[in-house]
Amino acid sequence: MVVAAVLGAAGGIGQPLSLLVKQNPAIKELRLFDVVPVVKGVAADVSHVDTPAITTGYVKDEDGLKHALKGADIVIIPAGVPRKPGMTRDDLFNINAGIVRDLAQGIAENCPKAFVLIISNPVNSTVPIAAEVFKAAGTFDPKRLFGVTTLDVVRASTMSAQAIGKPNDASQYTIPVVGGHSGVTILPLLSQSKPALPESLFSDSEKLKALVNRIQFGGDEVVQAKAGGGSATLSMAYAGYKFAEQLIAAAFEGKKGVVAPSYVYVADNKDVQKEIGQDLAFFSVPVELGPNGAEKLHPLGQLSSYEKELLQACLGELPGSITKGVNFIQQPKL
Ligand SMILES: NC(=O)C1=CN([C@@H]2O[C@H](COP(=O)(O)OP(=O)(O)OC[C@H]3O[C@@H](n4cnc5c(N)ncnc54)[C@H](O)[C@@H]3O)[C@@H](O)[C@H]2O)C=CC1
Ligand SMILES: O=C([O-])CC(=O)C(=O)O
Repeated sequence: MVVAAVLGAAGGIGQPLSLLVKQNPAIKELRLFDVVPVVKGVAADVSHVDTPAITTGYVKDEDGLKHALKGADIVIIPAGVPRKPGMTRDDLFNINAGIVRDLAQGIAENCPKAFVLIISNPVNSTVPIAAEVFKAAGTFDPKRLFGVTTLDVVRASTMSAQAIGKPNDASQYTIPVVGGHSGVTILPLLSQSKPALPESLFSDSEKLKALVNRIQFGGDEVVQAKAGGGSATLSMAYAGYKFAEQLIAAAFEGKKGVVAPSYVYVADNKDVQKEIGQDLAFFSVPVELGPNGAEKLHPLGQLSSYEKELLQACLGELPGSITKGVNFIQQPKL
């Protein structure tokens, strides 16, 4: 039986995500935290769902973060501001970096062994921020910290199925997406789709490029359609829960062979460094999940020549985003 906490639970992602987590029968307690008082109402609402998890809400004052986190096994973080049209994810850094730092501090103090799933953008920087907070507190366990990139994986399946004229078959295509979670750092490995995507897609370079671009900038599609009303929330709740469910099954229910891409600490993994050709601290790779979290990082495998080009573009941006996050903790501006 598992204790789960959602931080930012009153938000566009937080509410549907909390509902989905409540449906998981392995969860014994579900604690919802936010800075806005309506989170208590969200918790009261979700608590009526007839599943085992006892659901409670906490606000920032009243020591809410401490009570929400004490002894939690899994903490999911969709706290922070979303984009508006014209913004990049990095434009959210100034606000969200401090939010993630403070929540990570709370985790270090109250549930240092929890699995931590970070959704707050820019993921490429917020995950390094959390890692630095945990390092400073002496609680960092690289196997337990995950940047949630599952929405990219979900989009890769949906958009590829549409591109090949089989829109109803999205869930049948499993496509690894590696790298980071922003624009060109998102690297969908379409050549590794299972089952394979048709050869006609790969021989039509314009169509292939358009599909990759759509997956990389899928977030913008939603930001533009919501026209100032935020970014992806419902598909993100679906994706965030999909990853959490996989982790819960592998970590707490003994399920074997669960592999899912996630943005994780790769600094001490020579195989990954060799494959990407750089000493990067974080990269999304297919991760084998188990009782300790990220038990094993799987190789990227064979990339097509086009995917190798995409990898270089990813590497042009990702290291700077990682350094920006690390510096935010190590060299804070006065
Ligand atoms: N990783 C991914 O694939 C995706 C990430 N996101 C990111 O998720 C984040 C949340 O997005 P939305 O739910 O749409 O935003 P939202 O504004 O609807 O909700 C955010 C919630 O966080 C709360 N919050 C703010 N500061 C907090 C703090 N210090 N502690 C706890 N809660 C706090 C707010 O009160 C609000 O309820 C954004 O940064 C967005 O960019 C969004 C979609 C996909
Ligand atoms: O685009 C955004 O800002 C939200 C996000 O990360 C996504 O939808 O992938």
